[in-house]
Amino acid sequence: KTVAIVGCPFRGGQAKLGVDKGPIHLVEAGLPEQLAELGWKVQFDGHHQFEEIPTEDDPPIGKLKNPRSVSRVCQAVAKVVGEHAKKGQLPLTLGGDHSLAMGTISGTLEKYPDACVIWVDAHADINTAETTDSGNIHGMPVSFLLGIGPKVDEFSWVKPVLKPHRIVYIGLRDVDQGERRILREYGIKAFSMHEVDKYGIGRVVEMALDHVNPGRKLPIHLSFDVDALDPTVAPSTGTPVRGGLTFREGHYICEAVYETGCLVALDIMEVNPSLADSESAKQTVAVGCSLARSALGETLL
Ligand SMILES: N[C@@H](CCCCC(O)O)C(=O)O
Ligand SMILES: [Mn+2]
Ligand SMILES: [Mn+2]
Ligand SMILES: [Mn+2]
Repeated sequence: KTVAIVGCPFRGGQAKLGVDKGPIHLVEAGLPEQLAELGWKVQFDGHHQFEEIPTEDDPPIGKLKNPRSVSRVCQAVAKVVGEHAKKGQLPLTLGGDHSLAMGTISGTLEKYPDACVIWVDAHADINTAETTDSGNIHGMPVSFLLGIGPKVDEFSWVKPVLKPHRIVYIGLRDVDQGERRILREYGIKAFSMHEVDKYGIGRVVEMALDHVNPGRKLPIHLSFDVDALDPTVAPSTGTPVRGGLTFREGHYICEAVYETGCLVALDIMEVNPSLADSESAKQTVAVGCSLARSALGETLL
C-alpha cells in the first residue's frame, strides 16, 4: 500500500508565521523513512509550492482574511489529494494550518463520497462567514464542507460533500458560541474533553466510530489538529488550549482508527515549529510524526 505525502507549507488560514514550516520539519524529522520502516511504499513529490497572493491583492471579503489565497491553495490541495486517492494511495497531508482540510476532505470525498470524517481538535473549525469573530479561515473549513452559512463566491468550488452525520469530533474544549449553535442545530456529534474524562478515550473512540461508521464499512478520513493534544504535549502550535488530550490519548485515537482498517486519508495539521523554544518545537514535530505512524499501523507490541 502506498502512502502519498502531500507537504502543504501554508499559513493563510491564520495569522501566525511559521505554521507553513510544519511540513518541512516533519519530513526532515524523518517521517517518510519512518513510514517506510512500517512497510509503506512512500511517495513524496516534494512540498507543494504555493505562490503567495500578496496581501494587497487579497483584501478581506467581509471578515474573511486572505480569502483568495486560502481558496486557491485549498482547491489545489483538493486536486492533489483526489489524484492520490484515485490512484488507490493513502494521502497524508502535512500542514500548514487547518483551513487546508477544505481541500483534503474535498479530495477524499471525490474518490470516497461515503467517507466519514473523524475531526480531532480542541476547536470545531465550523464557523461560517457570519459567525466567525477572527476571520481566520482555519476556524471555518467544516462549515464550507457542509455547505452551511452564507455563500462566499470565492469558495463556490467547495461542494457540500460532507453530511452532518458523517463527521464526529474528539477533543473539543474551545468552541465559539456560534459554533455551539451550529453543532446543536445540525445534530453534529462531538466528544469534548468532558466526555473523554467521563468515559475514557477507549469508549469515546468506540462511540465516535459507532456514530459515523456503525458497520465499520465506510472509508475514514482522519483530520488531526495537534492542538487537540494538551499544550504540555504539543506546545508549538498556533491556538493552544489547556486541558487537552494526553500523549497516549492522542495516539490511542490514531491506533484505534488504524485498527478499523477503514483509514483512507490522514491530515496532521497546525504544527508550527517556530512558536516555541527549539526543544518544544522539536517535541511538537516529533509528536506529529508519531501520531502519523500510529494512524498508519505502528503498534506498541
Ligand atoms: N474558533 C476560533 C479558533 C479556530 C482554531 C482553528 C484551528 O482549530 O484549526 C476561530 O474561529 O478563530
Ligand atoms: Mn503529490
Ligand atoms: Mn483545527
Ligand atoms: Mn485547533
